Amino acid sequence: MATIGFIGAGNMAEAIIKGLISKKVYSCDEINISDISDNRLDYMKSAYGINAFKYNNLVVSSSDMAVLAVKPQIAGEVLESLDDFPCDKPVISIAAGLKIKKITDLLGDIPVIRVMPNTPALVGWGAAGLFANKKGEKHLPDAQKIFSAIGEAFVLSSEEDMNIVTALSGSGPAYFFLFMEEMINAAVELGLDEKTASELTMQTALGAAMLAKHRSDAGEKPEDLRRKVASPGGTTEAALKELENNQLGAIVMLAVSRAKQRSEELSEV
Ligand SMILES: NC(=O)C1=CN([C@@H]2O[C@H](COP(=O)(O)OP(=O)(O)OC[C@H]3O[C@@H](n4cnc5c(N)ncnc54)[C@H](O)[C@@H]3O)[C@@H](O)[C@H]2O)C=CC1
Ligand SMILES: O=C(O)[C@@H]1CCC=N1
Repeated sequence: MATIGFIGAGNMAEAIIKGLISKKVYSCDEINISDISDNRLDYMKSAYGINAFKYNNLVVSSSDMAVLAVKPQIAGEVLESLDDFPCDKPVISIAAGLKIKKITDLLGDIPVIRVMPNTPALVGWGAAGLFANKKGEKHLPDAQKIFSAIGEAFVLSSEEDMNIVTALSGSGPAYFFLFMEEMINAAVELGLDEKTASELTMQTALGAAMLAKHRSDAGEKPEDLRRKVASPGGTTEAALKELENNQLGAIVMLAVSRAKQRSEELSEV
C-alpha cells in the first residue's frame, strides 16, 4: 500500500509499525519515520529496518500518507512547522483530543482521518475507532485496512464519540494491566510465588477476554458469563460481593469519565 510516514516514533507508533510489518501490510522500506530524538530514530531504524528522517517535512514529502503520532500538547507546533502541506495528502492523526478542525486550520482543507488505536496493536490485538472528515472519507478504506490488520477497526458516527473511545479502548489496556497487577500483588501477599501468580493472572485475563468475545456471537454478555463462574454460596460470589460493596462500578465510571473529560480538555490546548 504505497508508503506511510510517522511523525513521532514513540510507543504507539512502534506498536502500529511492528504490527504492520508482521502482518505484511507494509514492507520495512515502505515505512518512514521522523522523531526529535536521535536515539529513538537509531533504535527504530535498527529494530525494524525502516527509513528514519531527522525532519518531519522529509517524512511528509517521502510518504503517500502521514500519521501524526506526537503528544497532543505539541501537535499544534509540529503541524505549524510542516511547510506547504499538499492539499490531497491524507493525514491520520492518533493524537488524543486533537480535533480535525485544528488540523485543517493549520494544514488547509486536507483529508484527515482521526484514529484512536491502542497498544495491543503491537501483537495484532488492537482496537481502534476511526472518524474521517468529508475529504478523508475516500481514504477510510485504506485506514480501515491498516487498523484491521493490527486488530479491529470501528468507524464512528461522530467525532465527539472519539472522546469516549479514547477513555474506553485507547486508555483501556492500562485499566486491565492495573487490575492484573493488583491480582498478582494479592496472590503474592497471600503466599503464592510471583511467577506462578503472574502466569495464572495473564492466562486468566486472556481466557476471560477470549471467552467473552466468542460467546458474544451467541448473545452471551459478560454478566451472563460472570454468573456462570459464581456458584451460589461459593468463592467467586464472596469476592464479587466485596467488589460491589467497595463500589467497583462507581470507581470505573469515575475513571472512564475522568479520561473522557481529559480528552475534551486536550482538545482545547
Ligand atoms: N500510548 C498509547 O497507548 C496511545 C497513544 N495515543 C496517542 O499517540 C500519540 C503518541 O503517544 P505515545 O506514542 O504514547 O507517546 P511517546 O512519547 O511514546 O511518543 C511521542 C514521540 O514523539 C517524539 N517527538 C517529540 N517532539 C517531536 C517533534 N517535534 N517532532 C517529531 N517527533 C517528536 C518523541 O521523541 C517521542 O518519540 C499521542 O498523541 C497519544 O495521545 C493514542 C492511543 C494510544
Ligand atoms: O494516555 C493518553 O493520553 C494516551 C491516549 C490513549 C492512551 N494513551
